[in-house]
Amino acid sequence: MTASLSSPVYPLVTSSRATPRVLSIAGSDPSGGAGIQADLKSIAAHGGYGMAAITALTAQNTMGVHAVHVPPVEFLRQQLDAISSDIDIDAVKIGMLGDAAVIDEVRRWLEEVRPAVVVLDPVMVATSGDRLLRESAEKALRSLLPLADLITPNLPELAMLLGEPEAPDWSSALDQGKRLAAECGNTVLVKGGHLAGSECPDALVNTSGLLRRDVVEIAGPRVETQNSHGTGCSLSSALATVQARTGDWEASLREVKPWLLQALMSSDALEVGQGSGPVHHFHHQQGLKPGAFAAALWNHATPELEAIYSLRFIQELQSGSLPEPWFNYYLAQDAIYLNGYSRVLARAGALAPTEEEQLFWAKASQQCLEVESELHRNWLGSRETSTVTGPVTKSYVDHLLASSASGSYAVVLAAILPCYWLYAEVGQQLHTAYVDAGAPADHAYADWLRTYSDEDFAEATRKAINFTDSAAVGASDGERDAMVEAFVQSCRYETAFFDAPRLFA
Ligand SMILES: Nc1ncnc2c1ncn2[C@@H]1O[C@H](COP(=O)(O)OP(=O)(O)OP(=O)(O)O)[C@@H](O)[C@H]1O
Ligand SMILES: Cc1ncc(CO)c(N)n1
Repeated sequence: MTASLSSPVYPLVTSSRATPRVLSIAGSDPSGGAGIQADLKSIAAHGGYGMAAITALTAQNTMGVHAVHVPPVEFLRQQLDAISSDIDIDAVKIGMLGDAAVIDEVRRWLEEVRPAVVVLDPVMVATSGDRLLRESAEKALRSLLPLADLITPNLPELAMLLGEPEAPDWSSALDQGKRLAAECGNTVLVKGGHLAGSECPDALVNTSGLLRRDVVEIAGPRVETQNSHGTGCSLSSALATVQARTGDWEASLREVKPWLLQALMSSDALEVGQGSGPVHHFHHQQGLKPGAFAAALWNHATPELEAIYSLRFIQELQSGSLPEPWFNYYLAQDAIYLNGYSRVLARAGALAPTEEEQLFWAKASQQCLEVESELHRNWLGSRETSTVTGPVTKSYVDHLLASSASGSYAVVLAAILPCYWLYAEVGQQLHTAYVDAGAPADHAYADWLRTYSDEDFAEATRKAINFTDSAAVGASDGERDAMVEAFVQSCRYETAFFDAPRLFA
């Protein structure tokens, strides 16, 4: 077989849309956790443009279904035609259908329109146990299965579609999945939501070679929550959306399952209803609370602080027994470091989003140079020191300069912060210990320890923490990860800096 260059038989890149247009054909849940309401949230959460043709109206909440109203089927057809006569549909998700007349109408429409991706969630019974499909319609539903690319039954639905008893365990559920896939000629998602135990696996099953293997299982933990209202709806519409983008069921499930896990884990925060509540579709867009990011950074810093306190340099600086060449090395390297640090503070000023922050960093940059000159004037002039940049000083300054080259204000601040925060913390600790020991005047490093109690520096540190925290609130997930990385590296260099005299003096 030859393929012409202009129209490849097997295109290497499948056509995919950045914002897939996804239609949910399903029932309405006015409490917002299941049905079309869940579908639209789920589609939007995955970057799709959501549309909805309503098959049935339910009166339900998190406790149960009070009533079901199925409007005339002609009106459903009018909704479907209104959409397909105007809009290209990239994927369809089918949920609650109600009765056989609705199923027949949807089948006729599907046969005419032939959407590229069809996910069928064979909704029969709500989480609360109430029926959402007439028993007499079960046969009609079976006839719809071959028109779907993916079927997503839960364990009772899987059994019903096969006319078998419900699978007692996961391996028999997978066998049932294989039988249904073979029968319908499409892919079945076997869902572990109804299993007992601490695991909640899902598996894609296709026996015709479409997948990497006949059964592609994706493991997952079970979340201890009663908030599972609408998990099936949310999962199937998310899969339809992501599939329109990836064209790969396994990749789609690998993207959607961790999202659903987080949505279940964050469900308590919604505080919706007294029964089986909804999942949090937009958990990933929750804004950070003020102070939360700084607190998380501090958790990263605490092991480093412990390491600092256990260093010989710090213990002997505190007791006064520190060898003088070590102290001299430390001071000389500090002067070199401050010169580089000053440049990075100036860069923070250049990137600052407000004038207040710009001024703060510009002043900090200037003060840093003043401290550097003071070190030379008052401390280094009379001591024997080398002006060669040590390896830790070089690496630390290079790390700061690289962070500032990222161009992200948030990342620069995260890299800058440990020098304030850890130094303020260690300085406070050393000064307090010195004062507690009666501030002995014959302590070899008394003059130096006294410099550590500086309220202006403590105040500047508080401001630096707050600016970093605010920058994180407005940052993207990726930028926040880079902030943590930059902060953690700087913390490590702080420790290494105090330990450098032992190694290099
Ligand atoms: N407690 C849980 N912890 C983790 N994942 C879960 C939990 N409950 C359900 N899931 C996941 O949710 C999805 C839906 O599974 P489930 O078997 O509950 O479907 P369903 O019964 O059709 O859902 P619905 O509750 O909407 O009727 C699956 O991916 C399943 O693994
Ligand atoms: C409308 C509707 N569709 C599906 C379900 C299944 O969760 C539900 N409870 N309500």
